[in-house]
Amino acid sequence: MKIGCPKEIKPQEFRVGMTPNAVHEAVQHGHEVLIETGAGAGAGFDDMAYVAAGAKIISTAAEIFAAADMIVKVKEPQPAERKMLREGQVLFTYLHLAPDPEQTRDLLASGATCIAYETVTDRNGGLPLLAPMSEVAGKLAPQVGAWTLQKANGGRGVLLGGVPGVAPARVAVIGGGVVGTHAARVAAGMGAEVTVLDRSLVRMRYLDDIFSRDFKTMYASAGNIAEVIAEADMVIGAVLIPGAAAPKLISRAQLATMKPGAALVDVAIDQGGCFETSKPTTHKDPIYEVDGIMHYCVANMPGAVARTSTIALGNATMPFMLALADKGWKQACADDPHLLEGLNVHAGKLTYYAVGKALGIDVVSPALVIKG
Ligand SMILES: NC(=O)C1=CN([C@@H]2O[C@H](COP(=O)(O)OP(=O)(O)OC[C@H]3O[C@@H](n4cnc5c(N)ncnc54)[C@H](O)[C@@H]3O)[C@@H](O)[C@H]2O)C=CC1
Ligand SMILES: CC(=O)C(=O)O
Ligand SMILES: [Mg+2]
Repeated sequence: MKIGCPKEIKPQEFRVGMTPNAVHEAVQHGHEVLIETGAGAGAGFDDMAYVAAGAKIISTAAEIFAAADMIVKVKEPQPAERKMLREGQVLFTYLHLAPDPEQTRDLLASGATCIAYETVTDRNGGLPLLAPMSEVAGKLAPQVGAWTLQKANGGRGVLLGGVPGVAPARVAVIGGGVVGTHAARVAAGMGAEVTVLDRSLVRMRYLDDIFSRDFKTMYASAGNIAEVIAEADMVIGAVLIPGAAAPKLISRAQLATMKPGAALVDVAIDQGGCFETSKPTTHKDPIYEVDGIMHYCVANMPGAVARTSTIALGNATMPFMLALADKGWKQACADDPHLLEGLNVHAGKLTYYAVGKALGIDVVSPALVIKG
């Protein structure tokens, strides 16, 4: 199979879909890999590293999209990339379709087979292709939130860990999954007083067993959220219902109950955001203010640490990328129900229920699609 990896074109996105190690393995499996010139530069991989791994360097994305049987990327395809997709081609990348009707419409129109990293599952109920980027974004969240809290950035002017004689900041983390746990650990490590709110009692039992010395847990009822955010200097949004639009857990009216200059870091923004006032921002212009509350809502946070993130993502995607290339998407998905969970779009049909529900579009069962 011909596997194509174009340079990412989302603003300030420096990750790349394939590492030289991934290329090497794909070539060992008998595949041809086409890498756009400069695709890995932002992550510290130059063209020569890809050539040494066995790739062909191609000068434009258009040539890659025209030639490849499968496109491997990081971010959801941008409008110019969507125009280059075609029927029969496989797209393997993050999609986040539930909050994105335009992208969904274009992918359906393309006729391509689109497998979303963020909905591939594992046997423990986890999301193995989302987890590495959630680990990164979770660890970054208190760091960017601490920066947002600085006075010159519009924040409260509060130091996360306090100093002797001055109490530390209070951080609330809503959603105690991969993002939330990593965020809570780092915020606690920086000296903040941290509370994690979740709706899963099983998850909170686990967190309490392991981390009870570092942070508290609380059930994420509307009443508890209201109580905690009124006292918080920083709130990190980290909830997820896989594939679905994020539930809105803090309303605009509630901002008035918060401390002026408090920071909201909405990591869940790629699924539409879990605060009513969230809207996607970029690394270049990451924060904005609503009713005196600072918002940080960058939808590709791991792009800020592109090298770490590219390697971590590449480790996770490699076995799935190889299965898709070796067997073809249909057989690979038939053999692995967890990979089949990643199928969001095929030949003009939506195949993921939570996306269909969010966007009001009919869905065809993925199990039927692979039989057809
Ligand atoms: N902005 C960015 O750059 C990035 C964003 N993300 C996003 O971060 C979000 C979280 O991802 P993960 O931690 O991997 O998900 P996860 O599935 O590991 O954790 C989500 C947690 O949210 C909890 N939850 C669901 N509904 C809730 C509610 N109403 N109230 C409280 N808790 C609730 C679940 O019980 C679960 O523990 C996702 O939207 C993901 O796409 C991930 C990586 C990068
Ligand atoms: C998960 C995701 O959207 C990202 O890593 O950018
Ligand atoms: Mg994202």
